Amino acid sequence: MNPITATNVTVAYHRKPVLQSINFEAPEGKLIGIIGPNGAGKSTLLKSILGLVPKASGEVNIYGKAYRKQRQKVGYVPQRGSVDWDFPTNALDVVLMGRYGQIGMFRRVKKKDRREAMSCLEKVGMDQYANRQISQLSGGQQQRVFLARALAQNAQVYFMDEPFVGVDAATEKAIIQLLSELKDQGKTVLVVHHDLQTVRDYFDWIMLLNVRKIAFGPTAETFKKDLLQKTYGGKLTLLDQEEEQGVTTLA
Ligand SMILES: Nc1ncnc2c1ncn2[C@@H]1O[C@H](COP(=O)(O)OP(=O)(O)OP(=O)(O)O)[C@@H](O)[C@H]1O
Repeated sequence: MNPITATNVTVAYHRKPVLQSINFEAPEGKLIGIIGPNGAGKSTLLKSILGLVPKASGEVNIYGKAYRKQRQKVGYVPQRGSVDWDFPTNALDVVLMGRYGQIGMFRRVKKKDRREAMSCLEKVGMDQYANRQISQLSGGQQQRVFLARALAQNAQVYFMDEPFVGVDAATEKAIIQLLSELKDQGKTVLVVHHDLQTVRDYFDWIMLLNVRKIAFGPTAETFKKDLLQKTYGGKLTLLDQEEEQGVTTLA
C-alpha cells in the first residue's frame, strides 16, 4: 500500500490558493525531494498532509487511513525557524517527546525510553549534549536534536522541512547518512529541499511544485530542464548561468 496518497488537495490562505488540486501517490521506501521556488507551497504541502493547516478541499491518506489515525506512523522535522527554541527543555527531553506516541501521554518515562532516546542522540552525534538546554545549542546541533526526535518516533513515513538549511558540511553528511539508513529500513522520507545541485545525489524521486504539481517521478526522469523551467519560470535564467559555469548540470 502507498504510504501517502493525496487527492485533489487545495489550500488557500486568506482565500488565495497556495496549493491547487495536488494529486500524488508516494512510493514506499524512497527518499523524495520536494522542489520549487520560494512561496511555491512546499511547506504548506507538508503542513496540510499533517493537518497543521486546513485544506479547502481534498484528502490525504497515510497507509490508506486519515493522518489522525496514523500519527504513530508519521515523523515530522519542522523548519528550524518555526520552533520556539527558548522553550525551557534539554536535548534529551526533546527526543523523549518523540516517544510519547509509544509511551502514552500519561505514563511514566521508563529507563528503556531514556536508553532509546540516548541512542538516537548518539546516532546524530549529540549524546554529549543530552542535558544541554536547547536554547544553548547551535543551529546545526538543534537540527540534529530534531532528527533524533524523529528517529525516536520509529515512524514509517517522515516529513522534513529543509533539514539542510544553515547546517555545516559535517551535519549535512550526517543527515544524508541518516536518510539513507531510514530508506534501507524501508521507510519513506519526504524532504523539502532548495539546493538544486544536490538533488540528483540525494533523492530517488522528486516532486516539482509551484502551487500546482508540475511533475512527480523518479529523479532521472523528472529533474529535466524543461520541467524545471516550467517550475521556476523566469527564475531559471539563474540556473542557466550556473549551468554555463558548470555548477548545475541539467539533463
Ligand atoms: N500562515 C500563513 N498565512 C498566510 N499566508 C501564508 C502563510 N504561510 C504561508 N503563506 C503563503 O503561502 C505561500 C506558500 O508558502 P510556503 O511557506 O508553503 O512556501 P514554500 O514553497 O515552503 O516557500 P520557501 O521556499 O520560501 O520556504 C506563500 O505565498 C506564503 O506567503
